[in-house]
Formats: sequence, C-alpha cells, structure tokens
Amino acid sequence: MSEAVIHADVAVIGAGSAGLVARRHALRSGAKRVLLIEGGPYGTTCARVGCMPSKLLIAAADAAEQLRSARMFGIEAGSVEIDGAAVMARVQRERDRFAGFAVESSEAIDASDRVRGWARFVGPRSLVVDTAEGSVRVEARAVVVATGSTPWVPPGLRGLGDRLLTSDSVFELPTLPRSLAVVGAGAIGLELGQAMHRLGVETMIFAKGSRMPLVSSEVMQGVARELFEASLALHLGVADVAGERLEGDRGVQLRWTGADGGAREAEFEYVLAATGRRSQLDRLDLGQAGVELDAEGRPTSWDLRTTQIADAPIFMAGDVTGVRTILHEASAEGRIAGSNAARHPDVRAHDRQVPLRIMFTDPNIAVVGEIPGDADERACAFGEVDFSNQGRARIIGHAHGRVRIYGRREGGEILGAEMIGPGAEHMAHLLAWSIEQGLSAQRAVEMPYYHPVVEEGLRTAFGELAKKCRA
Ligand SMILES: Cc1cc2nc3c(=O)[nH]c(=O)nc-3n(C[C@H](O)[C@H](O)[C@H](O)COP(=O)(O)OP(=O)(O)OC[C@H]3O[C@@H](n4cnc5c(N)ncnc54)[C@H](O)[C@@H]3O)c2cc1C
Ligand SMILES: NC(=O)c1ccc[n+]([C@@H]2O[C@H](COP(=O)([O-])OP(=O)(O)OC[C@H]3O[C@@H](n4cnc5c(N)ncnc54)[C@H](O)[C@@H]3O)[C@@H](O)[C@H]2O)c1
Repeated sequence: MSEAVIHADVAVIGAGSAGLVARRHALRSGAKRVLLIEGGPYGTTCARVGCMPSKLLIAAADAAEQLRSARMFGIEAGSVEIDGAAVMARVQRERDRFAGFAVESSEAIDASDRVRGWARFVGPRSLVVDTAEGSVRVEARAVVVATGSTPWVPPGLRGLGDRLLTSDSVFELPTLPRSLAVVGAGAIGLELGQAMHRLGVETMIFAKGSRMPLVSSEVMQGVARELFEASLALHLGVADVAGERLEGDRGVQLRWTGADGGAREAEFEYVLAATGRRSQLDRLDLGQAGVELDAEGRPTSWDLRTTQIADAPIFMAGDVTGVRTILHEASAEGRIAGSNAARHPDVRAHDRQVPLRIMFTDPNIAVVGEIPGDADERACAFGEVDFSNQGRARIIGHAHGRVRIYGRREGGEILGAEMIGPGAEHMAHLLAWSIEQGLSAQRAVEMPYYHPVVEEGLRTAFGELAKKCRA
C-alpha cells in the first residue's frame, strides 16, 4: 500500500512551547500551509511536567516556611501540619488547568494541519511520521525541529523501578513521600529538593559536581554553598551514586561515595533523578537529512541568531538545541525558526535577548547578561551589595545573599549580574531590561528608588561600580 503524502510549506516537529510559537510565526511570515507533528501528549513540557507544577509545589513549600518563620516576628502559628495529599491535589489541579490551555491551543488547529506520531527524516525536506493509522510521508519546503528534551537518568539508578522518579513522574505522586533522595543539585534538584524539605519530606540532595548552579565567581559560589548547606542536607562532590530497590514497601537502598572518599548508604522511600536533560534527537534520524552530526548525534553547526542547522532547510528551536534551555528562550527561538523557515532561503539573523536565568529557590539565584572572567579584570569591574545589612531585607527577615553587578570600566556600561537574595527574581528583570537599554552604572544610580525596598541594594552596587568606571 502506498504511503499518504502531505505537502506543506513548513513542517514543525514538536507541539511544545517552541513548536507552537514557530507554527504561528511561520504563518505570519507568509507560509500558506504549516503542518504540526506531535508524537507525545499535547500540553507542553512547561505546563505538564516543568515550570508550572514545579512552581506550584514551591508555592506550597513557601507557605509552610512562612508559617514556621512567623516566630521571628513574635507570632506563634502553632505546629505546621502538612496534608501531603492536599498539597499534591492542588499541584495537579492547577497544573491540569495550565496544561489544558496548551492542549486547547493545539487542538484548535485544523485537524488537516496536524499529525499525531513520531517524525523522522528520510531526506532534508522529507519526513516519515509513524501514526496510529500507519506511516505518513511529509514533503515540506523547510522543517522546524522543536523536539525538546527528556530527563537523563544515570545507569546506577535505572534499576529502581517504581521508586525512581524524574520530573516527568514526581508531580503524579498521590501524596508527599516520607523520604526522598534527590540526585542532582542543578535547577531541578535544588528547587524541588528545597520544596520537598520544606514540605516535611526527609530529603537529602546529592550531586557529582561540587559547584552550585548559575553563579560563576568564587565569591558567589561561596555565598550559595553557605546558604543552601546551612538549611538543606546537601552533599556536593559525591561519586558512584547507585541504588537498589528493596522488597515491598521498603523503598530504596542508596549508596554513594562522599566528597571525603568514604562509602555511605541510606534508605529512602523514593529517589528523584535530577541529573540533567538530553535533547530529543534520537528518533529523528537527522543523518538522513544530510546534516553533519557529532559523536552524540547533535548537529555540528547551529546558528543561535538564525536557528538554522548549517545551510540545510532545517531550523532548530527550544530545549532540543541544548543551549538556552528555558521557556522564554524556547519561545524566542520558535519565533526566529518559524519566520526563517517560512522565508527560506531568505534567512535572517536576529539579535538575541540578554541571557536571563532564575532559580526559584529561597533565596532566589539569578544570573543576567555576561559575567566577565578574571582575565577580563582590566576592562571590567564590579560593584556589590551584601544583603545581610540591607534595610528591607532585614525588615522582612530575609537578610542574606549578595548581588554582584559587572560593568565596562570605560564608560560604565552594565554587562551582567549574579545574584542570590530576596526578590532576586524581580531584580534580575530590572538588570536584564537595563542591559537591553544600554544603561550605564552612573545612570542607574540616578534612577528612582522607593524606600525602603530591596532594589535600594542595587543602587549601592551600581554606586560602587560607577566609582570604578570612567564616564
Ligand atoms: C521540572 C522543570 C522545571 C522547569 N522550570 C522552568 C522555569 O521555571 N522557567 C523556565 O523558563 N523554564 C523551566 N523549565 C524549562 C522549560 O520547561 C523548557 O525550556 C521548555 O518547556 C522547552 O520547550 P520546548 O518547546 O523546547 O520542548 P517541549 O515542550 O518538550 O516540546 C517538545 C515536543 O516535541 C515532541 N517530540 C519530540 N520528538 C518528536 C518527534 N520525533 N516527532 C514528533 N514529536 C516529537 C515531544 O513529545 C514534545 O511534546 C523547566 C523544566 C523542567 C523539566
Ligand atoms: N527555574 C528554571 O528556569 C528551571 C527550573 C528547573 C529546570 N530548568 C531547566 O531544566 C534543565 C535541567 O535541570 P537539571 O537540574 O536536571 O540539570 P542540571 O544540568 O542543571 O543539573 C544536573 C545536576 O546533576 C548532577 N549530576 C549529573 N550526573 C550525576 C550523577 N551521575 N550522579 C550525581 N549527580 C549527577 C550535576 O552535578 C548537577 O548538579 C535546566 O538546565 C533548565 O534548563 C529550569
């Protein structure tokens, strides 16, 4: 039987955040027919298993923490009782609401412009999609690969069966676990590990690396380690983390080698692998598209400003690139990829936004723009503020953390910032917008600052930076 063939101007593989935006922008840029191909569930990673459920769990943890910390203000809230089933029910209810909107936006697309199944390349412009009804051939003038990423689990944890969690499954738990080993201290490990700890789950966090995420200078590394090690059972620099599923309800026996070289073990009800994510390229057979691939199957050439793979009629956007693996960058890349795919071969380079990353831990960790290394010391300077003595931070009982703002010595242009502290998620936005506007440290000091707010700390750091710069 011959395969059905669908002709399209642009084929978008993946109905996640990047793919949905790419489809819209391909249509806006003149494509007449855009085909959206999705192999998994609609609803997007962000809404189903990513940004939204993780922030919902953190919101519950923050509520518990606020009650506990009320004592500092002379308020006795009594013992904090956590109803794990109710916590997870709210996470799931609100998550379903968010994911429902994303499902609706996919299902609103005309059925003839959608295919459900896993796509693979059979040529630079040709795909085969394995659908429930058989395979479909797609011929497109250009293709957008927006296939996202999936959790990676180290071999030592793969045999844990029903007691192994990843971010794909943890939000499905009917109630909070009694105890949890979180393997990985990146964005997922620290956000979820801290939330679980605050929700009364006996939590230990382990990571192979010995550095804290996002911040790069040694000073900020020190601040991050000190703050998080003081409040969490955080074990950095461990090796050989491996587990064994125990019988019945006993959970998991986890073994690891501590940073001091000593062998350790402990029992946990569940293990959460938060050990990084891998681009979903495996099903795609990109080699068949004539794209040059490295040893890990990734394209050797991808342009951040055009999103094009080498000079192929193929564009790549979102987590699959493995470069800027966060939501607003997936959307930005979707916009570029969609419009360039529609215009191909008239491919245009777009300026990318100032990098901005935020971890929703308490305190927040954030990094904005470019962080100069030690080698750039002659051209760049920094100004700092320590939040342990900052007015508003002391008032609200969150007097910890530090902000370091970097700028160019010649002219004082603000380049970037590393921050750990109260409200860093908001201050990071101010900084990102300032950098986008080309603001100098001298001008930033002259901006309005209400009193008393944590942003006054930024003025202190801008002031110190301005003194080190020539106007
Ligand atoms: C726990 C967690 C918390 C996060 N928190 C934040 C946060 O607070 N802020 C933030 O900015 N980012 C956060 N992120 C990251 C953010 O979720 C991602 O950057 C974003 O969702 C990536 O979108 P995407 O479109 O690239 O991928 P996805 O939304 O994963 O879409 C890819 C789609 O492609 C489909 N697909 C794959 N291969 C094929 C194929 N061969 N054929 C057909 N379809 C295919 C998949 O099924 C999937 O639906 C978080 C991620 C996680 C896991
Ligand atoms: N707030 C946010 O923006 C946010 C929140 C959550 C997730 N995310 C996205 O999800 C991505 C993935 O997050 P992640 O935390 O899984 O990855 P990550 O790469 O940030 O961190 C991986 C961690 O796992 C550890 N690790 C790796 N292999 C190990 C092993 N074999 N044994 C022990 N430890 C090991 C590393 O040392 C590191 O601490 C992030 O990079 C980000 O793009 C973003």
